[in-house]
Amino acid sequence: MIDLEQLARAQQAIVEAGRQLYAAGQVPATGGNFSVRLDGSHMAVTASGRHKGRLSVADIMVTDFATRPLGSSLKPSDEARLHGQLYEDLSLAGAVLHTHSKSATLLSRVERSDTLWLSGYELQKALEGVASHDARVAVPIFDNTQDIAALADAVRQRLDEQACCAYLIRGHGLYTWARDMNACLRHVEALDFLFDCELELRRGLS
Ligand SMILES: CSC[C@@H](O)[C@@H](O)C(=O)COP(=O)(O)O
Ligand SMILES: [Zn+2]
Repeated sequence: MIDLEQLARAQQAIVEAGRQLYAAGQVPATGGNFSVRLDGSHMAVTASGRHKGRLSVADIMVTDFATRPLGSSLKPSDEARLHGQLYEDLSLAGAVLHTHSKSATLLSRVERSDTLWLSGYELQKALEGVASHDARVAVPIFDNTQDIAALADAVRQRLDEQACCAYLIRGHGLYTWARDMNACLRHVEALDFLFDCELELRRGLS
């Protein structure tokens, strides 16, 4: 049984996150999708095609981690399975945000390898599990695809090998997760700042 008060809190947190992220230029057009874990097999997730800066609670539905809707006729986000996979594999993940910022889109194309490494930045300590500017923070990069089930499998395999709190999809955007929505919003803000720094550094070096 879904706890309805918990669901209402999750819906409100997602609506508010959408407003903030849209105002910050993170989810232009209808890009992006958001979710909050409800229990060991369900999540509150954005319905597909919604403008993320103008969400209402009615745009946030419940599905299981395999993306089957619970009590809703809405269509879940096209990328809902990427959220479900993270909740299945990472018991500490309480919220997942997917954004489409210009920096994430550009940097994931400029970096041709399968990993963006971040190091030497004080702000990387805003990421859960990172305690020093000296740490080497891995952000895996996956090639973009419309085959979301295959992408979820590839993410699962990679996370098995490499601890991280975010990944990029090339030419597409960022996925990040954290224990709750506030920490996840902090991840988006910090990562985007770090992506900007990397882009400027690389511009200076070329
Ligand atoms: C505006 S196209 C972007 C979509 O293809 C997708 O990448 C996206 O982030 C939003 O899809 P959605 O189904 O609304 O969750
Ligand atoms: Zn997307």
